[in-house]
Amino acid sequence: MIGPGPGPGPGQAPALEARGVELSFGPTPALRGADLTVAPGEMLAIMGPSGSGKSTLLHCLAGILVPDRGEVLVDGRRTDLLDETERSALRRDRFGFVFQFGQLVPELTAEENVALPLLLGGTRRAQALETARGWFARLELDGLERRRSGELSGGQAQRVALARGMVARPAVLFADEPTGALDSLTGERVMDLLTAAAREQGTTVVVVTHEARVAAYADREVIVRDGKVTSLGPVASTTTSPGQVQR
Ligand SMILES: Nc1ncnc2c1ncn2[C@@H]1O[C@H](COP(=O)(O)OP(=O)(O)OP(=O)(O)O)[C@@H](O)[C@H]1O
Repeated sequence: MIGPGPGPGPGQAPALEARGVELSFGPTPALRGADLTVAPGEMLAIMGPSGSGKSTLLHCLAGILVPDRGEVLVDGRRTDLLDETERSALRRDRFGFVFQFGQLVPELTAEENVALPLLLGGTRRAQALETARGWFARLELDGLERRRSGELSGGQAQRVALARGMVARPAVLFADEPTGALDSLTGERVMDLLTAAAREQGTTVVVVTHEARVAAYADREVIVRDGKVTSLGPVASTTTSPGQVQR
């Protein structure tokens, strides 16, 4: 039996925890007793075969789905017991998200897309846009502030999505196949920037990926198989920083 994770430091609750999480979609079991612990500030990669339950596990950890059985804890507090309004507030106030296809709002400009989480959190528009603009230079998006998503390349759109995921300084960033729609070089650049932003802000990161080169950025990887966290992969690299990993 392999332990669920590195465990938190003394007196510190894990950032995220799943305990015996089970969830079925109708007759299809997606999670069959998943256990996982993510330490504060850790970057964890979730890998595993297609259909094994990776996205479902991420959605349970993020309070998007509620397990049929088992517990989900954020900072040591049960979130599976919250009602939808409370879970929605938790997602808005504590979490950021990046998905495979960016999912920018096409009617909004890039800067408005980035500002969205701040506006939803009650920040005034002028302030939200100013903070959003601050992300453009650091994600190599200078000059693209007023573009709409249809006028951005895939890599640019994904960096805008990353800025949107990080702009409200979330405690946890959830990324589901964040580079899945990108060519490998563009994907690596997105991962370089994601990793740098998360480390700088002390953000815990959970990234679902089927790409070893993406998992190599993580501090630790776990494998989901048949709805369980069945094994812990080796730490991607113990001697090199993510930017130095040979790929
Ligand atoms: N909304 C849904 N309705 C019905 N079945 C679903 C739904 N979402 C997931 N499933 C099923 O649950 C199981 C786990 O799906 P999940 O998306 O979590 O896997 P995954 O490991 O993320 O797969 P992939 O790598 O292909 O994205 C699969 O059998 C899938 O078909």
